[in-house]
Amino acid sequence: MSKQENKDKLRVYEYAKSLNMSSKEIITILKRLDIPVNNHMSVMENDAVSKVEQFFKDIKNNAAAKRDSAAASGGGQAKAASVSSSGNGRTPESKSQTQAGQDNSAIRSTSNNKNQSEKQVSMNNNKTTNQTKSAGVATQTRSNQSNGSSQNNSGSRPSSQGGDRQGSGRPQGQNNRPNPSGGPKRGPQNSGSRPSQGGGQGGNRPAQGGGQGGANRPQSSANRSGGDSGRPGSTQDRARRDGGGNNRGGQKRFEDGNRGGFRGGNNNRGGRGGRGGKGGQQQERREKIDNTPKKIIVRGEMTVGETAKLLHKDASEVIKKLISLGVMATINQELDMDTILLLAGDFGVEVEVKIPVEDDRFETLEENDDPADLEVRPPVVTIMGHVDHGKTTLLDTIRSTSVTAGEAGGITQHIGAYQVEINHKKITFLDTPGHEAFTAMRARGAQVTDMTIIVVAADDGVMPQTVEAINHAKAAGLPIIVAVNKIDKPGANPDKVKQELTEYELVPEEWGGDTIFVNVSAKQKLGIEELLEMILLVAEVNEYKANPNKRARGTVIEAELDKGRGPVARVLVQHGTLKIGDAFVAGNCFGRVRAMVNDKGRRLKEAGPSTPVEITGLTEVPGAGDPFMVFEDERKARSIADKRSITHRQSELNSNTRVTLDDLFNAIKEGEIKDLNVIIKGDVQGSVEALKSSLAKIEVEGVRVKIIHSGAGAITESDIILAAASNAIVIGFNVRPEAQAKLTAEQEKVDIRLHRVIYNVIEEIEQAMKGMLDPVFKESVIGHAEVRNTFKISKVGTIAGCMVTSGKISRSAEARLIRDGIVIFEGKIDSLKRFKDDAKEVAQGYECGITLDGYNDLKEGDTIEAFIMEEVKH
Ligand SMILES: Nc1nc2c(ncn2[C@@H]2O[C@H](COP(=O)(O)OP(=O)(O)OP(=O)(O)O)[C@@H](O)[C@H]2O)c(=O)[nH]1
Repeated sequence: MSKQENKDKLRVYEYAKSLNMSSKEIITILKRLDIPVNNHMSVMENDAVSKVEQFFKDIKNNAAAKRDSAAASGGGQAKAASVSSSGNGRTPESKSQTQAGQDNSAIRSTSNNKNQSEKQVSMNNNKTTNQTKSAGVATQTRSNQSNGSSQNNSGSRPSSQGGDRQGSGRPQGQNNRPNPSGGPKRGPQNSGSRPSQGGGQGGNRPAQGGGQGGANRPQSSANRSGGDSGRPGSTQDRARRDGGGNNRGGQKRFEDGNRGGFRGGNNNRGGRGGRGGKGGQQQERREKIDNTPKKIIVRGEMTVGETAKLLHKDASEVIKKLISLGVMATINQELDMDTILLLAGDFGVEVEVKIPVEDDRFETLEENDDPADLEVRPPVVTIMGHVDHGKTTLLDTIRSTSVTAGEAGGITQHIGAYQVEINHKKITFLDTPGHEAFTAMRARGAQVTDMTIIVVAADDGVMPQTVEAINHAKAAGLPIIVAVNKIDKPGANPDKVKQELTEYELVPEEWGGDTIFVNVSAKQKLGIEELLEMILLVAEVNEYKANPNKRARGTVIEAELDKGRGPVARVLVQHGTLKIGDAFVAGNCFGRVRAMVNDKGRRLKEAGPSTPVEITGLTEVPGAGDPFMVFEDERKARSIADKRSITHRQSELNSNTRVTLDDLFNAIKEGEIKDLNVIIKGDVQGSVEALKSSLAKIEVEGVRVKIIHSGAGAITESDIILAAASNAIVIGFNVRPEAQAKLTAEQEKVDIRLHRVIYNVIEEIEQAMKGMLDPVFKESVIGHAEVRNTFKISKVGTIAGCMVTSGKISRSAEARLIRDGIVIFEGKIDSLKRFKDDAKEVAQGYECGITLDGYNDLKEGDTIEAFIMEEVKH
C-alpha cells in the first residue's frame, strides 16, 4: 500500500481500544490484510480502517450465513459443496497435487473429490498432520507458489498476484482440499470472475468441506474467500466449519485463525492488495503471527480454559478439538494428563510434563546431598532366618554383650531397634527379627535396612524359611552375612550349612566365594565379636553415609498408644538430625517431638542418621513402616498429615470397593469369592504388620484372608463386636483378650485364636482355609423302588425285579436297602435294566431290574432308596 496522508492519525492501539480489542489482534488483522504495520504505535490510515471494518463485516456475514446454514441439513451443505466444487474451484492447485487430469468434467471432479476426501481422511488421521500443516506451511508454500504460478500461467492466470495467491493458498488446499479436478476450467473462471478473491478456492473449499472435518482450518480460509465472492455454497460451508471461532468475531479467534482459515483469507486479500510476487515473504511473515507455542510445560491437570490459554487457543477451538477427539467438555472441565497430551499433540504442540512432588507425598522426595555434606553413619542390620534357629537369642546376645561403657546400667528399652558399639563404631540392629517384618516394611516403601544376617542353626541346616529369608534379602539387593548358629551343639555341622548354602549362591570366601560366614553360638556367646566386626567390614566397603545437618527424615519402626504417654512412635532416623521440638509428619499423623528416648532409656536432645529413638508428642498412632519427616512448623505438619490421611482414606475406599461385607455374602454364595475375615491384635505394630503380610501371602485356591482391622494392644470388646458383625475371627499375637471382651466373645460365639509364634498362626489359618474349600455334600433322595421279585443268576448275583414307586432310580446313584424301616445295606447300584437293556435311569411307574454292588441278599418287599450326594454351594 502506498502511503497516504492520514487526517486523524489514528494509531493502532487507539483503534484497538475503540473496538475493545488488543493492539496485537489489530496488528494481526492488518498483517493478514497485507497492510503494513510495525507496532501498536503505527498509524492506521483510513484505507486500513475501512479494510479492517470490511474484514469484520465479512466475518459477520459469514456468521449470519453460518446461522442460516445451521438450520439447513448436512446434506444441504454437502450439496452446496459439490455444486461449488463442480461449478468452480481452484482446481489448478488440486490438480497439481493430485496430478489429476486437467480437462475435467463435473463427473470427474466429483470422483476426484471423493478420492481426495479419502486422501484427506487418511492425512487427518495421521497424527502429524496438524504439525505438518502449521510447521510445513512456509516451506510448502514456496514450492506451491512456484507450482501454482506455473500452473496458473498455463491455466490462463497470468496475473502473478493471482498466481501467488493461489499458490500461497495452496498449501492448505493441498493438505486438505481435494477438489482435484476441474482445474483448468476453473482457473479461467476464477480469473475471469474474481481473480483477486481467489474465487476458485472458495468454490473448491466447499466441495471438500462437505467431506472433511479434520481439514478444517485451511478450508475455512478458502471458504471465507468463497464467502467473499458471495457464493452461497462456500459461505455456508465456511460458516459451518469455522463455526464458533470466526463467527463470534471474537479477538482470540483471530489468532486461532492464524494457522488456518485466516491465512487463506490473507492470501486472498493479498491478491487484492496487489502484492504480487511477495507471496512467499508474506507467508513467512504470517508464520510468525501464528503464536501457537512449540512446546508447553504441563504441571498437572488443567481445565479446558487453562489448557486453551497455555496453547494460545480460544477455548471454543479447544472444545471443538476435544469433540473431534471424542471428548465432550466445557470450559471449566478438568482435563486429565492423557487428554492434555492428546490435545496438544493434535495442535502440534510438544508437551513437557513437570509434575512437582508435593510435600504431602514427601516419601517420594529425593534429596540430593552434596557429597561433601555426607558423613559415615552406622549400618542398619536385620536378622533373618528359619524359626528357632536363634534369631532372638542372637539379637539379645549382641545387645547384652556390646553395650558401651557409658551406657552400661541403662534400662533396656524395646524400641524396635538398638545400637551397639564395637571398636568405637556403632551398628544399629532392627530387633523385629524375620523376613516377614522386613518385607512388610519394604512393601510399604520403607528401605530401612543396609544388610542382612541370615541365621542358620548348625544342627538343623538350611530350612524353608532360610531360603525365603535369602530370597527376601536378595530381592532387596542387600549384602548378606551368614551366621552359622548353635555351633556349641553336639550335632552342629557348620560345613554342611556352608555346603547347602552354595545352592543359593552364598559361597564362603574360603571356598572362593564372596559371602562372609561366621560361626557363632548365640547361647554361649561365641563368635559374636567376629560377627560384629564382619558387619563393620561390610559397612566400610559399602560406605553408608548420610547428611546429618538437615531436617530429619526416616521410618516408623513401630508405634503404639501408651496409656500414660499417649501415642508413642519408635522411629529410625535415616537422614538429617531429629531434635526435640521438631514438628513432623509420620504417616498420616503429625506432632512435635516432645521427648526422645534411645534404646538404653536415655533421653536424647537430638538423634542423627541410623539412630533409633522412641518419640512422644504425636497426636495419633502411625503405622509401622510409615515414613516420617520434619517440617518447618506444626501447622504445616498438620496440613500435610490431613492431606495424607484424605488420600489414604480414598485409596483404602477404592481398594475396599471390590468386596464389601454386604457383597461378600453374595459373592461367597455365588462361589465367586471366599474371604476369611480376620482381626489381628498384636503386642507391637511391628508384629502386627509382619502377621498381616504373612497372612496376605497365604494362597489357598479361591479363598483369601481379608484383614478388616488390626492394631497393637489387647483384644477389646469393640474388636469382638466388629468381628461378630463381620463374621470374622480374631487373632491375638502375644496379647490376651480383656475380661469383658472374653465374655462378649463367648456370647457372640466369636472365635479368638491366641498365638505366640507367627508360623503357627499361618499354619492354622491355612488349614482353616483349606477346610473351607473341602466341599460339603448333602444327601438328596431321588427315588424309591419296591422289590417285587428276586432272581438269582450265577456270576451276576441277585437281580431284584422292582417297580419304581417314587421319583426315579438312576444307575449312577447310590442306594440303600431298607427292610422294615431298617437300613440293611448302603452302597452303589451295580446294574439297572429295563427288560434286557441297560438303562441310565428308570422313572416312577416303570419296572426295572436292579443289582446292588456287593449285596445279594435282597428280598421281596424290600425298598431300594436311591440317593445322590450333592455339593453344597457356599
Ligand atoms: N544350644 C544353643 N541353643 C540356642 C542357640 N541359639 C538359640 N538357641 C536356642 O534355640 C531356641 C530358639 O531360639 P530363638 O532365639 O527363640 O530362635 P528364633 O529364631 O528367634 O525363633 P522364632 O522367634 O520362633 O522364629 C531357644 O531355645 C534358644 O535358647 C545357640 O547358639 N546354641
